[in-house]
Amino acid sequence: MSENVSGKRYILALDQGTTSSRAILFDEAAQAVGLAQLPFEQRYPKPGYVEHDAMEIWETQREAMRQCLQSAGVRPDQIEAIGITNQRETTVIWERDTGKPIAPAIVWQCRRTAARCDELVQDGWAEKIRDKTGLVVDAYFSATKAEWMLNRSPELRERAAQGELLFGTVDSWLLFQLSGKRLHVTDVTNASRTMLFNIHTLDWDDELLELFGIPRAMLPDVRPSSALYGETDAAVFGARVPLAGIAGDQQAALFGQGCFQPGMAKNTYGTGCFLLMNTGDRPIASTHGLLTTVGWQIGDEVTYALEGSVFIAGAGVQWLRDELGLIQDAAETETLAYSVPDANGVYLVPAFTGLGAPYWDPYARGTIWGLTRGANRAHIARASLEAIAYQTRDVLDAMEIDSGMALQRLLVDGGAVQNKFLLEFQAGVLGIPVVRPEQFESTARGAAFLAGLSVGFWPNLEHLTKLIGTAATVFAPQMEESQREELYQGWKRAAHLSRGWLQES
Ligand SMILES: Nc1ncnc2c1ncn2[C@@H]1O[C@H](COP(=O)(O)OP(=O)(O)O)[C@@H](O)[C@H]1O
Ligand SMILES: O=P(O)(O)OC[C@H](O)CO
Repeated sequence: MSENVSGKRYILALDQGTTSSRAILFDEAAQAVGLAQLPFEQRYPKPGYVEHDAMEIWETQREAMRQCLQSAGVRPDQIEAIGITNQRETTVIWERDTGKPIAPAIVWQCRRTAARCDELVQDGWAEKIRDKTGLVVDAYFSATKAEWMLNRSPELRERAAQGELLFGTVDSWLLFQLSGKRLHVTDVTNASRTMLFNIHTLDWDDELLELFGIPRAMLPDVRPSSALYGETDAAVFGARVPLAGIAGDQQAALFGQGCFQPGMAKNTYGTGCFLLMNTGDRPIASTHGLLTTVGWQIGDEVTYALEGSVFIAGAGVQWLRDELGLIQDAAETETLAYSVPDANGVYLVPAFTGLGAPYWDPYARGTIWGLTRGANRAHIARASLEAIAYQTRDVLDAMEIDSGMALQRLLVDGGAVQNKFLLEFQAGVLGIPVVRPEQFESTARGAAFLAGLSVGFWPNLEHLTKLIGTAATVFAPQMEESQREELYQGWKRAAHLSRGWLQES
């Protein structure tokens, strides 16, 4: 460890993702100068269920902060502010007094409330929910997850009404712990993923709270994404440091990529894949299966976004590694994909937790189509990467129609963009260049920017744009139009055939 005695100042970003908790330290030039990452357990107690231990989320996040500072030789009191960004929708309910979760966190991918969502649609709620929240009725969002947790006993609902139990997405959960159990706050971007929040009035929606039986007393205060929420508890962090930025990870990536102008978009390839376009101060309602969501709020200014959410992207690669044992590590998919000229007619539809945008089918399940005697593991590995690119094409097509804007290039980031094959194939399937900035820690950088703006560490968006710079690798499309369409039509057929699997008798 090198002892940093210079007194230099930094912003610390906490990036609490679906599969790991990360802490990244940024200097004034917005360079990442320290990083620590700890994975944590994914639990699948039943088919379609996905859970995390909220305590493990907090402990890994705390340890990641400690390791990050230690390896960079930076003291807690050198941190100017902390920004939090997080896996969204994942729902935690905990006791105010003890800070202990009452149950495992229900993860955004979990399908346990799919039947409840069907009921809501049958009861005619879909349009009203879309108008108020910008969301499609789906088990993805927090509302039915929190309802499910409270439904376990009437006593829980009573305690929630008394304010003894608190609801939060992962940002709130971390903020509560970091502040020594003092702050119960979220930001507009995370609130906009709950299906309880009105994205026009920017407040919890009483009609929806009643529908889901969620007492207002258990909900966090909703604040802008860049604001002084409070301070860390010195006993927890080692110093009292301003907690000054919060955004859901996909919105943070949009901000961290510098997509400050309407029409700018990015796609993040992590566990899932999330394409977001800045639509300015106007929420645009989708007619093609996209979501309308809050991009960020700074002061009184709200920026909205259109979003295409794909549930399984890099997680498909993890599945090849962890469940099938087909590869040793994620990077091997690149070598395997290049080792064959094409996927040999194989399509892998990774609908492990149903299909998100633009299909919204909780009953679809994973399938592999087109297997022949000649199909080998390289074809399957390649098909799993190609599926990521096809799903992105699905949402990009929808976005161009909904927004009326044609993308000239796609900015990308996230763990899986290390895969060169994926990005080359992506450019081919979209027919536009794919641009990977030199620093693709956009999610953490977005959270750092929001925190840094709030405490004056960085002055304004123009300054941030300069810090982001233009250094990038550009992947130009190198596929004939006819091949692109032929391959994509095959994907459409495969995705279609995977739908409704659980509903067929
Ligand atoms: N070289 C690679 N090729 C393909 N996928 C990769 C590669 N490296 C990492 N991934 C995938 O990226 C994901 C991790 O990215 P990350 O952005 O950290 O995810 P999250 O924030 O969802 O936890 C994993 O699902 C992993 O399988
Ligand atoms: O943790 P990630 O990067 O997989 O992102 C998850 C999303 O926020 C879910 O909506």
